[in-house]
Amino acid sequence: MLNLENVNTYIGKTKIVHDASFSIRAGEIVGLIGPNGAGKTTLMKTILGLMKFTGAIIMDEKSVTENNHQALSSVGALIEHPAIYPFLTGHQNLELYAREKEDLDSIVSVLGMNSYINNKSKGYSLGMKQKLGIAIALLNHPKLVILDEPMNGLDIEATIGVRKLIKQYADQGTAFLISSHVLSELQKVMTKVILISSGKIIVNQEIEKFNEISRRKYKVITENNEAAMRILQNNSIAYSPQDDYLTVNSQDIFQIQDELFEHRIHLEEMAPIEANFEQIVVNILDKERG
Ligand SMILES: Nc1ncnc2c1ncn2[C@@H]1O[C@H](COP(=O)(O)OP(=O)(O)OP(=O)(O)O)[C@@H](O)[C@H]1O
Repeated sequence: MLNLENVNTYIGKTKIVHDASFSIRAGEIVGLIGPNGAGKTTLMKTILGLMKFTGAIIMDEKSVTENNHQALSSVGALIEHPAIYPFLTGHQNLELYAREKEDLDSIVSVLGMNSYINNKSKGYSLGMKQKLGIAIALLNHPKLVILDEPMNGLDIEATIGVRKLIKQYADQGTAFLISSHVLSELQKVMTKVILISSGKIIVNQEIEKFNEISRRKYKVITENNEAAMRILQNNSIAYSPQDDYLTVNSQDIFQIQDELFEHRIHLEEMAPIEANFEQIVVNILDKERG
């Protein structure tokens, strides 16, 4: 559905996005994560034809260019501040874009906007404006929805409502590209992760594959960890000593058991360490920065 091939984005003469290539298929929910200034917003704006870029962006077999946005007719987006007319009510703002009344009413209802949807939007709070922006992005059942930090300013109920809508739309085939710093929130919905750092995509993986990384380390406790470390060292097996245990790589666990057995050192515990999502992201970024 969406294909990026070797996309480079420039602001002035500075290259911000470096050689980005990836694709998004119908129904996928892609989490775009990365540190501040990594290039997430710039990448999203590039897909929307709002930046100077080289390479190819193809949406539904049509090319997106800076001057031709026709390919984007089935794309909804919320980037930075929602584009809202302050002297119109929320409902009137939505009516400007909506093709079906039922679609509009259902989004307003799931997002819990009924009590203020007929008030002028200039009086809306940050979260109310954000919800209106999300509602605009979701109108008319787009094929792709791009959301930059959608949960900004949303309360718990609204966050749950947005999550529900995202899943519901994805089940019906809408694809999502969502950036967020709230990883725990993204984790609840995303099916794929794209990790960007200094404008470069360093991870582009299905969420199941990505989660496997968390099971690549094992915790080992023996009756004599000092002696165990000497044995591992002598056999060139990688380990890292912690307070009262060692961490080792999962591919070495059988060799480690054999060596310890041979040297008559009893194993007290050997179990996979479940790293959390945040920790994995931090580790990958640390490694990338050398
Ligand atoms: N208008 C601009 N002029 C010059 N440089 C810019 C401009 N907008 C963004 N940049 C630079 O582009 C880089 C990427 O910025 P971008 O806003 O895309 O990052 P981001 O990943 O969305 O960050 P954040 O998580 O903080 O929102 C940064 O180094 C930023 O300084």
